[in-house]
Amino acid sequence: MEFLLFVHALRLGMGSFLLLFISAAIFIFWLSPIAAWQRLKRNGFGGPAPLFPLGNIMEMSKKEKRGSSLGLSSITHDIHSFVFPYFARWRKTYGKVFIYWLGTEPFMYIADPEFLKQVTSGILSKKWGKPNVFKHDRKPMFGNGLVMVDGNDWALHRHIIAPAFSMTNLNAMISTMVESTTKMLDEWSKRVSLGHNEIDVEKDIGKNGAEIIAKTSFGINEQTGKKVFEKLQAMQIMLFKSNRLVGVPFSKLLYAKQTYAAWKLGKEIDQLLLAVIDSRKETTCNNQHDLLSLLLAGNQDNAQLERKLTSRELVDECKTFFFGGHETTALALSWTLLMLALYPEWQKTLREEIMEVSGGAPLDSHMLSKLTKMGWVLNEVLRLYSPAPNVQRQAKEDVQVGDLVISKGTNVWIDVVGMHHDPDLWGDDVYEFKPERFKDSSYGGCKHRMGFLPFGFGGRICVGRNLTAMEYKIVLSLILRKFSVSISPAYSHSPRIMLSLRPSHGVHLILHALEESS
Ligand code: HEM
Repeated sequence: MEFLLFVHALRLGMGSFLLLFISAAIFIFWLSPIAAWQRLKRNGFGGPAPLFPLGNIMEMSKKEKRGSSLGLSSITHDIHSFVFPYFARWRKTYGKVFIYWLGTEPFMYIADPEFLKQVTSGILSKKWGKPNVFKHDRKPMFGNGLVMVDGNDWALHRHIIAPAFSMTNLNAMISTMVESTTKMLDEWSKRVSLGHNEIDVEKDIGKNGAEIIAKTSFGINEQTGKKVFEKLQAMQIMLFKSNRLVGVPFSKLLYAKQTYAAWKLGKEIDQLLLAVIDSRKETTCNNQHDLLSLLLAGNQDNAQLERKLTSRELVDECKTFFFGGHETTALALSWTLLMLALYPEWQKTLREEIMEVSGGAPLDSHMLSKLTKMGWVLNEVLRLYSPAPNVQRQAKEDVQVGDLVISKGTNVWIDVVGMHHDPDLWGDDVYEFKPERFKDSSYGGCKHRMGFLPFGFGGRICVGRNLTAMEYKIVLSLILRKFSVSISPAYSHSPRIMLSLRPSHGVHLILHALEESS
């Protein structure tokens, strides 16, 4: 009898627990987002109607009717509707600021630089941080590195990290960049001399970028660098596969295998990097000039620091440099080579500039600073094919501008590609490759300064942008001194977003060896 009573009580208890759980889930994942949606609508923000708990994800993942790539004859730089078809569609109906939903997470889409300025500038900048939903999702990749931390932690990390990227420190890395790139070019020369002159430059430049960042970030040898690189790449693919339903409650369960694989790879990378850091800490005499040494020194020597970065945080910073540093710069270089193949007049202009500045002598920092036209080309490539296609924020408190209130928790998705391709901001020649637009203006004559954001904005602007400019100029100069490039019939134009903006099928070019003296 007592036993039956016990079973009955247990059933009742479990039933009540289940009821409570279901009610809480309905409240958190359905009623609460609807209330937030109503609040945002009352504030005047339009947007496509969400269907909870998926939000607008179904519409975003709809396949477009048009093909996934363009043949050589139809290459266009008007790529916004190609890479973000849903945003391009919604913009036509709702304008340049609207709300859409990733699962139960509200996102404010912004492609209006003036609006962006008003809601993020001055004192309001402190109210924004990085979206929790992405922090969680990309944890194996960035951990608590600079890209992801907020508030006082971000200030501490940035304070320790920024000095490592000073021009004096970066200049010491030139020889490493030259050495790696020369190795890649020797390989290209060999292939071309054997008649194999069609090369997927994106693939090789990606590898070179990884080698450079491995050496300049933490001075690790090629073997360990290669291991970290391969694991990071595999992790990126796993994360991409498992983040199709960002913001949808419990969606990780659907991708448990990929999520676990990414987590496991993350742990393996952590162990490799931790070993590098520990051995570096034990070395008394350290004359290496990589970013890790500079971080360790900055961490150690600064008595004014509130606290020091832990080994765990240093690992996360190394991963952040590696991921943030190699792919973005390599993509800028790959897109540039494509542009130079399409516009041979610019190839000639840059080659002439390199000869004028260096006369064929080994490159130094002084020469690099004189490669002005190359700087315009970099900016124009970052405008048309921005490797970082969007920037995200989350309101950590209510943000009020006049009568407008953006509620705490609202995420912001700044459509960098959208702004960089907006005829209202750039004029009728917006889709043309015209590096000279940067001749007299660092923001390319855009009608609004915040309309050109390849490296982000405000206090969180990219800490590695000088490193990028240096690597870009070195690698491109060395390539253009040795080869001219033209486009291969095998190339098909298909930019796509996989966290970064990348060419789907590589960048296949035909390389022609130049006379040594040219
Ligand atoms: C073409 C090359 C690059 C592009 C387009 C790029 C783009 C960006 C953008 C858009 C941001 C701002 C993100 C935000 O506000 O949410 C950023 C931040 C950052 N970038 Fe880069 N980046 C490049 C190269 C590099 C390199 C070479 C490194 C380091 C080795 C690096 C490390 C970082 C870090 C650590 C941050 C976080 C800064 C902070 O939050 O304080 N980036 N980058």
